[in-house]
Amino acid sequence: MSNCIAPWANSWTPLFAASKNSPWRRQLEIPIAKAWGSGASSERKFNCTCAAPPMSRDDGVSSAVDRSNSLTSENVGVPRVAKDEFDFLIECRDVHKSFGEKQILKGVNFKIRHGEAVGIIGPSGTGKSTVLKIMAGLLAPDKGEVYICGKKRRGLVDDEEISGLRIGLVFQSAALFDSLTVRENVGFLLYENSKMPDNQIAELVTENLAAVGLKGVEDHLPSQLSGGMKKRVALARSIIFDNTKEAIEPEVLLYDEPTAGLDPIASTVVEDLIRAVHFKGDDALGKITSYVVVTHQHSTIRRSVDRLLFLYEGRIVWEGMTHEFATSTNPIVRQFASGSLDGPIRY
Ligand SMILES: Nc1ncnc2c1ncn2[C@@H]1O[C@H](COP(=O)(O)OP(=O)(O)OP(=O)(O)O)[C@@H](O)[C@H]1O
Repeated sequence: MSNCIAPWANSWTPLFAASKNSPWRRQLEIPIAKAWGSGASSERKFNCTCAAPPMSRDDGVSSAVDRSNSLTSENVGVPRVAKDEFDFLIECRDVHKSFGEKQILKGVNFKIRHGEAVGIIGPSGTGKSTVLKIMAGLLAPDKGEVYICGKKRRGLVDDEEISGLRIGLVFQSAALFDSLTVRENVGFLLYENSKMPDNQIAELVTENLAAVGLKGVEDHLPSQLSGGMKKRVALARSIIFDNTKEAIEPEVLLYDEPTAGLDPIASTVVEDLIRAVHFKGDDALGKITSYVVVTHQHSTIRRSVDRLLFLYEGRIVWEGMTHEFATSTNPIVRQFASGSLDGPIRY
């Protein structure tokens, strides 16, 4: 099972979820991703609790694509707020990935810091979803490293590979388990891994569904929901956590095109929910420390993220704050923002 996506994680978070002998897992016939070469210990806990404001990077790109891949935060004059490596929850360093002969990622570098709301944008097929899967530990890079709270990840994510940072992935399709009710889908992790009694989990599920604007759907099957409702159920599933635990680990949520296929108003609902579950104080709906959104939608870029990474031809060719995107002088960004057929991006 090494070096492949865990099919069972073709859903949201259960990346660290169901125990190996779980009847749920057997029932669902979900194979488990095996970590390879993992020296990681389940005892490992990292201190990831420092906070940092969003990082801004000026549009200092003179050529369309910086082939030397010099756009890393260390060398573009970004004010260095981070005090040490633990300021960064996730870091991709020189990540390469190919599928067969096709080289998709050719040296991707970026860091996600505590408290950040980051968007990954770029033309179709450039590898944005692949980057998310690598961050989540569902795919291993061919070359390069992924650091979680300053510690190098070895292999793929496995039940034993609990690092002290929870990483959830919300797939574009919502990817609910068809044969489970909404309640079972949303409470999946807690039914599997927590010591909470079922009635308490059911209450928590109802609370989390209400938080995303859904009421009375607990006994529905996913097939009885609209596309927008499914996305909201997936969101509820991604924000639910065991509130009986004394310490809540920080969580990074990765959203793959969360608003694709939604009408403009449904998109706004989801975009605002993504913001609302970001932990910014006691009034937050959820406890999401940082999040990363892959999107093509301008409204999602505007409403949901503060900082953008532009992926093109296998590398991050531009980084900046969301408000800098529209006024960027980078030819790639300008073409992408305007949707023009003229420019360095060729289809
Ligand atoms: N498991 C896989 N096996 C083979 N090829 C793959 C696999 N996953 C992705 N690819 C290929 O890698 C490339 C990048 O795919 P990816 O889904 O990461 O792009 P993307 O930027 O998210 O695209 P889009 O914006 O269209 O969703 C595509 O050409 C895709 O066909």
